[in-house]
Amino acid sequence: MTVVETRGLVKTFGSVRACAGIDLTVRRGETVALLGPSGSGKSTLLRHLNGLTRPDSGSVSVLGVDVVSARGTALRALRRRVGVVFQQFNLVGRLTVMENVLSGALGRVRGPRYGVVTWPRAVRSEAFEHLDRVGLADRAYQRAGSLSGGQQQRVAIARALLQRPELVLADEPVASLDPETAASVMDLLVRVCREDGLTMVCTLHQIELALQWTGRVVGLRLGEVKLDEPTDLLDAVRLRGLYLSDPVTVP
Ligand SMILES: Nc1ncnc2c1ncn2[C@@H]1O[C@H](COP(=O)(O)OP(=O)(O)OP(=O)(O)O)[C@@H](O)[C@H]1O
Repeated sequence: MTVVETRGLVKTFGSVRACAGIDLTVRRGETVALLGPSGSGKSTLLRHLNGLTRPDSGSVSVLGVDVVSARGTALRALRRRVGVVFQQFNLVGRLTVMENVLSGALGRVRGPRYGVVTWPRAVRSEAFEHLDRVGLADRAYQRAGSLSGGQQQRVAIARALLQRPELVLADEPVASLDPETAASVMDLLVRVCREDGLTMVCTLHQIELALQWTGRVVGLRLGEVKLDEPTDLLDAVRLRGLYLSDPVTVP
C-alpha cells in the first residue's frame, strides 16, 4: 500500500525553488532517508507530508488523504496518524519524562490532563512499555530537561510511538547528537519502526547513517530528486556526488 505520494510538487519562497516538481512514492513499511546538501529542499518536502506547508502546485497524498485540500478536522485526524520527531526533541523540559510521553496520546484521550495519575491506567502502562523499549523506564519520573540530548530524543520517540502512528516523519532526528549517540538513536528509531511495521521518512545529513540504517535513499539537489534507490545498491562515494558543487547528474 502506498503511504506517501507526491506528484509534481512545487514550492517556491520568493525566487527560491525549494521543491522543483517532486514525485515521491513511499510504500508501507519502508524506511526512507532524504539526503542532500543544505537548502536542497529536504525539510520543505517533509513539511508538506503533514500539511505544515502547502505547495504552489502538485499533489500530496498521505495515508490516502489529500493533504493539499485537507483543513480543520480532516487535517487534525491525519496528523494523529503521523508521528513527528524533531531535531531539537521538542519536549517540555520542566515536565517529567512520563508526562512528555503521555502527551503523545492527547489526540485519542481527551484532555486536559494534570499529572500522570489523571491518565487512564491502560494509557499509562502503554506509555511505560514504550519508555522501556527506548531504554528509559528508570527515568520515568525525572524532569525531561535534565536528560542528555540522546535520552531526550529517545523520550520523543516513545512519545511518537504512544500516538500509535502509521507514518513517522523525522526531521534531522540526530543532527544535535554526537556521532556515537546519533548512531544509537538511529538504530532505535529504525528498529521500533520496523518492529511496529511503521513507515518512516527522515531527513539526514550523515550519508553513513542513511546507508547503515535506512532501506532507501532519496537524494535531493536544488529541489529536485537526483537519486532514488535502495541503500543495498548504494555506496558512500555515489552519495557524496550529491554534495559536489556542480554535479549535473549523480553517477
Ligand atoms: N519559510 C521559508 N521562507 C523562506 N525560504 C525558505 C523557507 N523554508 C525554506 N526556505 C528556503 O527553501 C530552500 C530549501 O530549504 P529546506 O530547509 O527545505 O532545505 P534542507 O535541504 O532541509 O536544508 P538543511 O539541510 O540546511 O536543513 C532553502 O533555500 C531555504 O532557504
